[in-house]
Amino acid sequence: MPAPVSGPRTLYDKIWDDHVVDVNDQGLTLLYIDRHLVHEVTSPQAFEGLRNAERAVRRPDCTLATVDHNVPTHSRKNFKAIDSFVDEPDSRAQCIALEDNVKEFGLTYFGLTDRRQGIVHIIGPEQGFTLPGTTVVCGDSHTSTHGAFGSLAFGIGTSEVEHVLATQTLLQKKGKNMRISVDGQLAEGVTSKDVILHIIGLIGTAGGTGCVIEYAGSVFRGFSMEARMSVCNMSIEAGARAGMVAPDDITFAYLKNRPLAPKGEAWDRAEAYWRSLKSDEGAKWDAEINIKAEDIPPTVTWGTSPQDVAPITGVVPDPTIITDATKRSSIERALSYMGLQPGTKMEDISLDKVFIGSCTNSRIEDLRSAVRVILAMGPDAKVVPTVQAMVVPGSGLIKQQAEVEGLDAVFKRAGFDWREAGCSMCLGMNPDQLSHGERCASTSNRNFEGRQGAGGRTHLVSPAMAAAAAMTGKLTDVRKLLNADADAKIAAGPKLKLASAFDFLTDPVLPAPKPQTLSHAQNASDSASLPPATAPSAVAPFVIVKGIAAPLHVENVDTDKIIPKQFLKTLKRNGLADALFYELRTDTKTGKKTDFVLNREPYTQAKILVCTGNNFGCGSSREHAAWSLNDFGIRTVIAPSFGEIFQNNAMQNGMLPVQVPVGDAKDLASDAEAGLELEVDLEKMEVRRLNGKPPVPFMVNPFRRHCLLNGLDDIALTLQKDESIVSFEQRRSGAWPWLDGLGYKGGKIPVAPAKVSKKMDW
Ligand SMILES: CC(C)[C@H](C(=O)O)[C@@H](O)C(=O)O
Ligand code: SF4
Repeated sequence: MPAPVSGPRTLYDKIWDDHVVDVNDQGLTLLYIDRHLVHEVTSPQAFEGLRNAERAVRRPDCTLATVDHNVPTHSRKNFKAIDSFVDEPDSRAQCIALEDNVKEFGLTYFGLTDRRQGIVHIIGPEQGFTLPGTTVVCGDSHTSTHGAFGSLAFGIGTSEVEHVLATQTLLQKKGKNMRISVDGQLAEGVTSKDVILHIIGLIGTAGGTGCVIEYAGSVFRGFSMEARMSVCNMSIEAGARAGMVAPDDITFAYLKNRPLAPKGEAWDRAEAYWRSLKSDEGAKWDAEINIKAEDIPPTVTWGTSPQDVAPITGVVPDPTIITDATKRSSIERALSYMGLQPGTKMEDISLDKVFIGSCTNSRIEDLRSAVRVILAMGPDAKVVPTVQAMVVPGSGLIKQQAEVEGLDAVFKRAGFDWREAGCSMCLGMNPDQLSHGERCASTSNRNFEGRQGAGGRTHLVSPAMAAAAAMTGKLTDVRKLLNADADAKIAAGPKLKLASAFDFLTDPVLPAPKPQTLSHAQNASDSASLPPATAPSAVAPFVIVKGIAAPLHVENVDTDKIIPKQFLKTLKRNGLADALFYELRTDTKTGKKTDFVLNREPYTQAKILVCTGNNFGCGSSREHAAWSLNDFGIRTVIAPSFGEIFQNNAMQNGMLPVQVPVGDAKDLASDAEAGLELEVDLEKMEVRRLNGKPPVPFMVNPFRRHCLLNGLDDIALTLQKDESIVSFEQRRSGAWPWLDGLGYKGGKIPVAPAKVSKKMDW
């Protein structure tokens, strides 16, 4: 059992220690969760689980829900109900399911008639729901965003969403401490987005695996909250589940007077506590990276992983100089998908679309920085005719603020499409998508294959670089546009009014509504109603799995690749076998099956997947990745390393991720290639081979092993700790009373009819 850190502690150590409800003998901690954000994609199956077990939501006052991924971003002028507004049936069903669930379980919800609706990671901070020193979770990998406030914030899968709804806790293993410091002076035109892209390029998408990153140094200390959020947001792209910045005066100024931030005497108490939230001098770091600000150029991506970065002044890389075969073939595949030739100058890459939006870059400062670039090009500058450009503010409130400031007018006059809040083209679960072969400069966070639409090609950029790209039609070094004449041109442009976010944060804060169903209104902490620890679980025990193993030689297999976005719209946990690796198994142009390994005999019968590349299951928190592997018949994946959320999701579904050294993975993959069966034995913790070679040993956390061997249900086990949870809650109410009992009320959103000059068809 890990002892609490004694002596100097990091910020992560402190927040962790402050939230321990219980530690089991096998080293897993039951961690209390202060804030739970919910959206429509990863919650339906969790609510269904609660319903089936007749469980309530334990802390509706600590839970906030919104719709964002599926919502169309066209005008809501004629909005009456989701039913008639969302055309696509599966998207509609998911939005309606959330609306039904929030009523049934009595949760606060920002729907499409509420001007506070927006991307889940925008609205939490905006309302002051996200606070320093808290633990924050959401069924979404970019929950790392909230770490900008000095909170411990991380993404979880749907089973864990259910766990938090039912118990307000999570069973967690403590991660490592990593510090990334950036010191010095950033050059003009270099923004927080360039900083985080540069960091990911340096450490790779697996660089932060198993770690919580603290961002330190003068650059982050000088950043606004918006900029810190953009950085922490992409910690997941660096492999870390969470990133954080110590709270300071900038944090407190952002939060003070937000609707859900503490007020009066509670604020003073809170601030005094928050000021203690910094890493102590002499605290131990498991990994440290130091970067000079002056070394960071405006940075863009060329490939299909966020680590595929180049300075805007650079060229597309040449794979032939890479010696490692798996890495070389990953680059070759990326270049062929992106339709790029080695040696092409980044600035020579022409675009079809530009997207300014997403939880990384759709805040007021992002919009202001894009507008600055447009104005720097003079009064008549327009988006080039061959490019379609869209701006999607992160929330209704940001949209309103931008309109008062006059930013929308600049965008519209230049030819940008000005939309309503939502995830939009960040992942194309809604109508905003790239068509096959279209190339986009995007301020979002993922450039995976098919991310913005099947066959679409994404280059990740900052908002300023996106604006520059829209105006020139190519990836462009924004520094050329922010030249000596820029300030004069900006000054001569329309008078922009700088507004304060506080002018728009005026909606009343009321308690969360009462649940509609009687059984859900029961006190969730009533221990008389607890099921026994051995309550039958939907999960089958995992003891030994023997069978065909399919080899896969790919690095960074992200969950978008395992199951693309269009299959996330289900309300069920099954029926996803055909969706597994859909875009690798199906020619998206002809609809025919490809020769991908899982389409070939004998691998159509595979029970085991052996991946030789690192970081299997990185990226999104979609539990659908585990469900689709399971539905296909694959019960265990062997790989050198895993994305953490995927690893948890797999085990929640009775599947076993087996971590072995690269050499062993390669050896086992050669058995698989020869068509030899493998035998994965969890009891003995070894992979047995049929070719007479010795078995390959592996390690699994003893608690997880016990649960898998016995098919135990985490929630039932946690509910047995109810006394500890109740006593933690009593201590919490005493120490941090501002975390209890807040709520909200929805209202009508005043929507200005959007007139666009160009007919946009996304
Ligand atoms: C839908 C959700 C599971 C997913 C995530 O976890 O990140 C999405 O937000 C994404 O960006 O891919
Ligand atoms: S990454 Fe994109 S899809 Fe995921 S929450 Fe953020 S905006 Fe939405």
